[in-house]
Amino acid sequence: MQSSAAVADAAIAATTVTAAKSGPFLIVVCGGSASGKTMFAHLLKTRLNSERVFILSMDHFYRNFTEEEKKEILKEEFNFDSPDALDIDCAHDLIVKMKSGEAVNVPSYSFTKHAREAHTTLVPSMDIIIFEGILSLHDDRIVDMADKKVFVSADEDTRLNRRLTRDARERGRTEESTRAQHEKFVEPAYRAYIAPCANKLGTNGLLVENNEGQNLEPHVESLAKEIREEMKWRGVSL
Ligand SMILES: Nc1ncnc2c1ncn2[C@@H]1O[C@H](COP(=O)(O)OP(=O)(O)O)[C@@H](O)[C@H]1O
Ligand SMILES: O=c1ccn([C@@H]2O[C@H](COP(=O)(O)O)[C@@H](O)[C@H]2O)c(=O)[nH]1
Repeated sequence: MQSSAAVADAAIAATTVTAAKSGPFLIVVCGGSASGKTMFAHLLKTRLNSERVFILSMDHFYRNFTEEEKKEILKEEFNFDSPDALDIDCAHDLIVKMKSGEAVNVPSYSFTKHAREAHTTLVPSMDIIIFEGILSLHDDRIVDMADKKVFVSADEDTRLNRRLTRDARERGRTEESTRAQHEKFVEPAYRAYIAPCANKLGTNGLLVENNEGQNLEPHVESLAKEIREEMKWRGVSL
């Protein structure tokens, strides 16, 4: 039979786990540019079918660039794939607030102007936050806050081909400039900073292969089921 002290310790431990697991559920989705992170995040939001799911894109956290950096951007000599290009502290602080149930103002970034927009978006308290970005698992403070970590993996050719199409259509880029940027900055940064983040998934993380012809839906479906069960346990029905 357990002593009353052991029973009390177990009760305290259970309370601590509950407290740590309460609050909004944070899913962090990492992977190379054009691997399919945004697509994965939107499919998951659709599958969860709740107004209280918010996709927080790391793309909104590019820094304000200095005059010198703006000159480099114009010459296409700026490295947007280095962790230094992003205000990761700002992303971290915002996620801390969202995890504690606060409303936040999310910054906005323009890919065509390569600059922060003047406006921010007010986001109310959410039940589920999906944080997606090339370096979303780079900062260990964010890794530690994640309830679920996902790495979307695609081979280099697939990522480049998807990016060529997307950046021409949505980001005003030419094929030549996208190819040059890929070779000089995107792929080296993928190898140096992004691919190693797959090692941070841990036992409960999800590695999703998303090459040509592969389907994200089965992964999304099983993850949505897992999240629903977890949220039910937290007293939130989706
Ligand atoms: N499995 C897939 N099959 C076909 N196209 C895909 C697939 N996954 C992603 N894409 C397309 O590739 C492009 C890049 O995907 P996206 O989700 O925007 O990448 P990321 O957010 O990782 O940069 C988009 O046009 C998207 O529709
Ligand atoms: O002004 C900019 C800012 C970023 N980029 C590129 O964007 C990708 C990251 O976004 P994904 O949506 O994950 O593709 C990164 O590889 C940067 O190179 C840019 O070209 N211009």
